[in-house]
Amino acid sequence: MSTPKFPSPSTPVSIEGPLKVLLLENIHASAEEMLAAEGFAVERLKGALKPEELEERIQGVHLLGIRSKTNVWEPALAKAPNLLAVGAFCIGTNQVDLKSANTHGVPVFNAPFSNTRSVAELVIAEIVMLTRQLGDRNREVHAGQWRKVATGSHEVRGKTLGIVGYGHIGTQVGVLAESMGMRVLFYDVMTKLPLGNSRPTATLHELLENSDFVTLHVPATPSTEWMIGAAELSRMRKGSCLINASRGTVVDIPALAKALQSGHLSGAAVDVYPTEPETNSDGFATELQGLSNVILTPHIGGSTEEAQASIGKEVATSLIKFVRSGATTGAVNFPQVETPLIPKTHRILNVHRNTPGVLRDINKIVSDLNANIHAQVLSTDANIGYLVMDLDQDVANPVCNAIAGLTTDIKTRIVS
Ligand SMILES: NC(=O)c1ccc[n+]([C@@H]2O[C@H](COP(=O)([O-])OP(=O)(O)OC[C@H]3O[C@@H](n4cnc5c(N)ncnc54)[C@H](O)[C@@H]3O)[C@@H](O)[C@H]2O)c1
Ligand SMILES: O=C(O)[C@H](O)COP(=O)(O)O
Repeated sequence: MSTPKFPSPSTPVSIEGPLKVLLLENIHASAEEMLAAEGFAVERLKGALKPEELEERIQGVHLLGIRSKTNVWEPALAKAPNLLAVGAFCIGTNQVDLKSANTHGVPVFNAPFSNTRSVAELVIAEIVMLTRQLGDRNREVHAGQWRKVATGSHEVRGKTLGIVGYGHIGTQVGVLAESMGMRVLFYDVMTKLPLGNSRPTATLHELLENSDFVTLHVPATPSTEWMIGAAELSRMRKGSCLINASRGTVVDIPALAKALQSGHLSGAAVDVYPTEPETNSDGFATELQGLSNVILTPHIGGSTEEAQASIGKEVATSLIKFVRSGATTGAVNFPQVETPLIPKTHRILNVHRNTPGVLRDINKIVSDLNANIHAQVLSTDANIGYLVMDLDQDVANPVCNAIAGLTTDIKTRIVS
């Protein structure tokens, strides 16, 4: 395992004037409204930023909001000593170097369910579209061509849907599919409660061999990278269809194109790609373009007004709670602490290297300054400790400055 990279601060986080918030990728206005109502200075940009642009723009930013396109890696984090938190206004957090964010003392919050239903509904629509070849018929009639055919078109009732990744989205898809009379199989690396009449398969291959439609709902991780390649596609039933609204790294696109061209698969719906444009004005190319019965969408699985408004509020709420009280509940890369603010106390938040003796050093600082600790909560993970400490007397500034001077310090700030 690589040695974690820690920053070496000697001063507390600098917050002069209103907190600076940078929201990228057209994050819903609901987030801007909530953050601005807190008195924060919010800048909202439409597109994603390339890594080098982010390194430039992140300097001085306290809260960064992104969606799935902005990569937040170590070089950007290293240039943002005042960054308090990152809000991923989506489900996936694979675009953030979570370990680096952790060792820089930056919690990353996401919205784990706000667009779940939107993705599930898109997948259900695509199952019907693929089995009725609606994309092709629609294109033909628009072009003045009347091709009334039944061959290759089927009802979904009684067909088998195989769900790979039976988490939030996968289970929703399964419930909706059963309501249309489909049989549901699922494959997951974790043991999951089967909803309705769905059944788990022991292996991925068992699922692929027994499904008329296969839909992917796994996260982007090393275990899912290219998990559907030529070998897996060849195990799928002849004439079956593949749907990928998970991440572009899960499916080998050239292999999928071959399986479609050979007629082994009768159709596919793809929402996510290994490389996606950063803005709506950039061009896009994939080997799948022009193939019959292939639905291509521009990563819109979670793009409904309902989902985006709800994500905006959910992630903005997490960011505000973290700023105001230090609550890290729901952060995907951080020790979890949430403790109510106590009136007339002064709260210090400290992230430090998880080595023995840090709490002793911090408590010595407090005691040397004759301060009284009203409450102290520490939570740790392999690399860092996160300490929330409420002091009785107004000695927060000198305590905070002294803690930031410890060699083990990563990030320290006063909340109230
Ligand atoms: N297209 C879109 O717009 C869109 C929208 C939302 C989410 N997503 C993607 O969908 C993914 C799934 O979302 P979710 O909310 O259902 O996540 P989730 O964490 O609730 O479910 C993921 C499931 O995959 C399983 N899994 C992990 N690795 C696996 C493997 N190697 N083989 C089989 N199963 C495995 C997990 O155990 C879990 O049950 C997200 O990570 C995101 O990348 C895409
Ligand atoms: O992870 C997600 O929630 C989806 O991929 C949606 O990403 P987006 O917010 O960039 O549309």
